[in-house]
Amino acid sequence: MIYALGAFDGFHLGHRRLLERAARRAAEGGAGWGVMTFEGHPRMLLNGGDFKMLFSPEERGVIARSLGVPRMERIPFTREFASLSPEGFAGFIAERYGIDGLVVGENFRFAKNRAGDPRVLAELSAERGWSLDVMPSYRIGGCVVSSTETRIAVSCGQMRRAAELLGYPFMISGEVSHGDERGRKIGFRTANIAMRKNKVYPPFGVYAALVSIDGGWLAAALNVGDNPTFGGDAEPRCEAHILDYGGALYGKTLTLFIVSEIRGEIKFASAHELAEQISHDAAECSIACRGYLSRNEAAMRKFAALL
Ligand SMILES: Cc1cc2nc3c(=O)[nH]c(=O)nc-3n(C[C@H](O)[C@H](O)[C@H](O)COP(=O)(O)O)c2cc1C
Ligand SMILES: Nc1ncnc2c1ncn2[C@@H]1O[C@H](COP(=O)(O)OP(=O)(O)OP(=O)(O)O)[C@@H](O)[C@H]1O
Repeated sequence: MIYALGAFDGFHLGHRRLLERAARRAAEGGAGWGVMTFEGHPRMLLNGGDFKMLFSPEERGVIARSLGVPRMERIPFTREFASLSPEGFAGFIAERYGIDGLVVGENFRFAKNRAGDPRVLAELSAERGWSLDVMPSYRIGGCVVSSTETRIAVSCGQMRRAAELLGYPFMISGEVSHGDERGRKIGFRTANIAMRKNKVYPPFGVYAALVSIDGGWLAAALNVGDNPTFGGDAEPRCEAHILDYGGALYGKTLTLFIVSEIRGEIKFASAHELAEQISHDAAECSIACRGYLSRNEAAMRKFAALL
């Protein structure tokens, strides 16, 4: 097996170069390929648990499948694993997986205190008869694409930038729960999704999002926030008003792909003013979603088939 190796929070465009190389190397040698990654981001353990990731394990699984990753090995990132030396790390993976070769990026670091780098990995791979491909850092406009850059873009509300780095829109998925049932009174029903403790979210505000329902894409106007117009004491959440949809969603898993940012969350003087603004938001979101879909139809079709 040829494995692309690393944390892979999100399979951004840089990671995708590794996947392509792993698939090609595997095809050349008649081997299979996959991703070797960790359960829990290394920084989650090393930062004392308050590290926020782009994607939950389930979301990452959907993204991997949409990209055609045939196999994903997840190594639990325990303290014991984190304290291995580079030689210990190689022994650990050699014992558990049938490795023919590895693919990493030039910035890959591993083992205790990040003592291992591609040069060390090349020596360890030679000893074990593994092939090793080290990919140059993929850049957009001079800037190295990374999960860190993507987390910064999302937490600053730069959703078009996040989509540019990822190669697909930032995704939020979760079970639809009951809200205060105020939405229907103001004329805009919303599907509410609770926020997770360990996930990065965009700042409170309104965003255009695509949602896949029954194999097709619908546009949604998504609000991330705590409803300041109604006191701001609601638990912060993601609530999507799905355009042209009247079906029941409670209890179902909804996946939202945020294609662009629209505005910040505002405390309106009345529910009427809020409702007027939401109808403008909905029109803007519809245009943004249709535009994104028309430019990225093939990639989004792969996601729709999995949701
Ligand atoms: C597109 C959209 C934009 C929204 N913008 C705001 C806003 O700027 N300020 C605000 O207080 N609430 C905003 N909301 C949230 C509404 O207050 C909320 O949907 C309504 O109170 C219904 O809540 P419920 O789901 O708990 O019934 C927005 C909701 C949507 C769908
Ligand atoms: N821009 C890139 N181009 C090529 N390879 C990359 C790029 N970014 C990461 N890689 C490689 O992909 C694998 C997974 O890396 P990792 O998930 O740590 O990426 P990252 O985006 O740098 O993450 P973070 O920003 O959280 O440190 C590693 O082998 C890494 O070297």
